[in-house]
Amino acid sequence: MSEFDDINERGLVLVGCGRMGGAMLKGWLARGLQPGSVTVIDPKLAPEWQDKGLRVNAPLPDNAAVLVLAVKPQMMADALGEVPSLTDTLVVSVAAGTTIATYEATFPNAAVVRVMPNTPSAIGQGISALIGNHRATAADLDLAEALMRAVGRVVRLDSEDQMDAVTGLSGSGPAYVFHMIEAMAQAGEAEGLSPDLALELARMTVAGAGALAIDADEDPAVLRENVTSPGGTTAAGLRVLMDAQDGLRPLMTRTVAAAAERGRELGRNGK
Ligand SMILES: NC(=O)C1=CN([C@@H]2O[C@H](COP(=O)(O)OP(=O)(O)OC[C@H]3O[C@@H](n4cnc5c(N)ncnc54)[C@H](O)[C@@H]3O)[C@@H](O)[C@H]2O)C=CC1
Ligand SMILES: O=C(O)[C@@H]1CCC=N1
Repeated sequence: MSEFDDINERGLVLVGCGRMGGAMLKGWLARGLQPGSVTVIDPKLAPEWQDKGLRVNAPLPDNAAVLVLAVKPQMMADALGEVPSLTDTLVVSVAAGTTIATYEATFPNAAVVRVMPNTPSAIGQGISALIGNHRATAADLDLAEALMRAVGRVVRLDSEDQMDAVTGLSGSGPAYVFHMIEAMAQAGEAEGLSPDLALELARMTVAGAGALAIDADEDPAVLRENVTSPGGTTAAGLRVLMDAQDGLRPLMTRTVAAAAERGRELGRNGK
């Protein structure tokens, strides 16, 4: 008995198997989804997926349990045009911006769940937020949640309006953190460290701090204070980083706002 029994019997269709679709598929197969029950539609499927026993660019099953849409928002109209009408198939989309109403226009009777995952899903460390349409039952939401739990944690939203903020924070967020690693490494180089040493120190500092933030009982603010000796080095650094005008907080506010606004724009016009 597996959480994917119904899917193994009726099938899952994955439209778009790039970075996000591929990361999810990896997690599902590791959690017991049978490759033969998965139909992957992707005109440019990476070679790594060709010999895994998946149904690649094959005719779609009549009554698949789930249709997962993981193409770029700009390609969504084309992709939706290629999917025949569905009977009793849960539609799950991970696309940024594209609204539930867009999927309802194509599949008027379908239960739809919109999800925002992130790329740490590739190593089972993602976080996904999800929300369903009015046709999505508790069982539909549970199924979507089980799929996303295969690649990390899951939170449920109260309203679709929250999705663009989620996208700007946790969907895009890994890129901010990777840039922070780059910036910290460059700053170490500016202080005379070799590029390799600076990158190793920056990468492990971010990874370790992230792991501690998850593991510890204390808030991040307390963990920060634990590093900060009065009159010490961290206090000197944080005076710059936490400057009310020029510090990270106003910069991050503008960063997340810009990403969320782009999500809203994609939702309005799909481009
Ligand atoms: N990459 C990320 O960090 C995240 C991406 N997303 C969402 O996931 C979706 C996919 O993004 P990525 O995986 O990064 O893009 P990607 O470019 O890596 O993958 C998209 C895949 O779709 C395929 N494709 C294009 N047109 C198609 C069509 N008509 N039918 C079937 N397949 C088609 C492409 O060949 C490609 O393999 C986007 O909507 C994005 O907003 C969501 C959260 C995080
Ligand atoms: O950049 C993007 O539009 C996608 C959505 C969230 C992360 N990547």
